[in-house]
Amino acid sequence: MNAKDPLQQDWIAARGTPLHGVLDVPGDKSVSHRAIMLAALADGTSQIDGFLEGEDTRATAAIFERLGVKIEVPASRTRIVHGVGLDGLSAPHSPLDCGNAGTGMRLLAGLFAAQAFDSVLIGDSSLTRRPMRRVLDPLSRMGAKIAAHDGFPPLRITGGQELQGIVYSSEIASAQVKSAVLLAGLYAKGETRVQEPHPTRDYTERMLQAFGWPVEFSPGLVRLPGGHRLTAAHVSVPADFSSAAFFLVAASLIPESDVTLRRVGMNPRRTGLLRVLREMGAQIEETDAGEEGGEALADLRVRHAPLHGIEIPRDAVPDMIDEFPALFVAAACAKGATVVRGAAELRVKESDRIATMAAGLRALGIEIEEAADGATIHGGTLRGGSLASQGDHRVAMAFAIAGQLAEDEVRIADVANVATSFPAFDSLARKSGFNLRAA
Ligand SMILES: O=C(O)C1=C[C@@H](OP(=O)(O)O)[C@@H](O)[C@H](O)C1
Ligand SMILES: C=C(OP(=O)(O)O)C(=O)O
Repeated sequence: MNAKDPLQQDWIAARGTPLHGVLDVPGDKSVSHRAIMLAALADGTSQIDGFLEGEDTRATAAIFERLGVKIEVPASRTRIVHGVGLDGLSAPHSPLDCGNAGTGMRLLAGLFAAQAFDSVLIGDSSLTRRPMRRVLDPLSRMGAKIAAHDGFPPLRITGGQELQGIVYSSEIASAQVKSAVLLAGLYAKGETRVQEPHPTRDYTERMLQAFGWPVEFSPGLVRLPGGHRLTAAHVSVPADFSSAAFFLVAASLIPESDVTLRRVGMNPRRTGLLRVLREMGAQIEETDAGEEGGEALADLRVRHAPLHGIEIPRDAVPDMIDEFPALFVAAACAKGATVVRGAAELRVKESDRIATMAAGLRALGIEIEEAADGATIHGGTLRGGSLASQGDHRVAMAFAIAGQLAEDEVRIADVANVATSFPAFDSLARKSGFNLRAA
């Protein structure tokens, strides 16, 4: 039943040269998923520029093609989406494969809960272990009928339900939960309201507005009225801060490095790592700040600087939730201890990122104490070794950085999933000075 997992592929990472260059990292994953979804449901033809050519976002596009949406690819990173309107999707004849993408599955659960047809959402072995109750609970309160395996995928969605708007106070700070509820709210009677314990990325809200839906929002609060339509729009996807993050950390750590990352998305709900790295002593300059399609952008110039351990402010955690694998490597190379708490969500990502990072760093000689909601990482000297990424794209890329600083080669197992979010990471990393090769 589960979608196929990629074939095993390993990397060997070793000391390279100082990092240099002006780098373009690929388009934002969160924005790319949402752009396909809203464009598919809009009236008219939308263009998406800067689309992430990653496996996660391509899986979302392929699902809409299966449902009858015509999507043209005039050039790499561009999509022309012929929207079918809110009620124009056709019924699928077999399960819809979200691949490795939690974002894909959770947002689509909200969207498909409101369709006239039944659907089944499946994913790979990692996604099949991701908790879905967080979206199933609010969606069932709206009137959705979704069956799962004890709260885990596959999700069997029974269509034809009349949904009601709700007021939902989410216990976890999750943009995926918020977005699932809002996307169901597009079809619900009355107003849908979501309140968050800490504000999370607001791309769904911003993009709904860009597609003409009169949504009102402020940090931590969204009100979405029912009964409107989406109108085609032009979406410019910024470079993904989470992909840029690997170079921010690597160039900070590797002596004599000087790297500029171009046109990076600077949504404040994404840039927590910037704040934290600066507190640790990093030298990162924002130049050429601007805006495109309503999203803040900047070029980021990062130069090597010695880092010291800090206590990560709890209020920065949701703003850097995908950056912890890279942060753990920065902490391992910093002077003193770095303390992470309030980050229990890391345990339910593509892997248990606290356990996976702790095991890998220990294999490289770093002292690290795990807590239920974080870890204390003692900076030290990285030695070589072999470690598992558990098929987690961000863990694999974080350990590729560790290899640049270790005394001996680092072998990283199971890296094929890097293609889900950052397909050309290895070649861009090599171009900048990494020593990284397929094993
Ligand atoms: O909404 C999104 O696009 C995402 C939200 C975050 O997940 P949570 O909502 O589970 O925090 C993040 O980890 C994920 O990579 C992308
Ligand atoms: C958690 C992530 O993504 P998703 O939830 O979409 O699988 C990620 O990209 O780090």
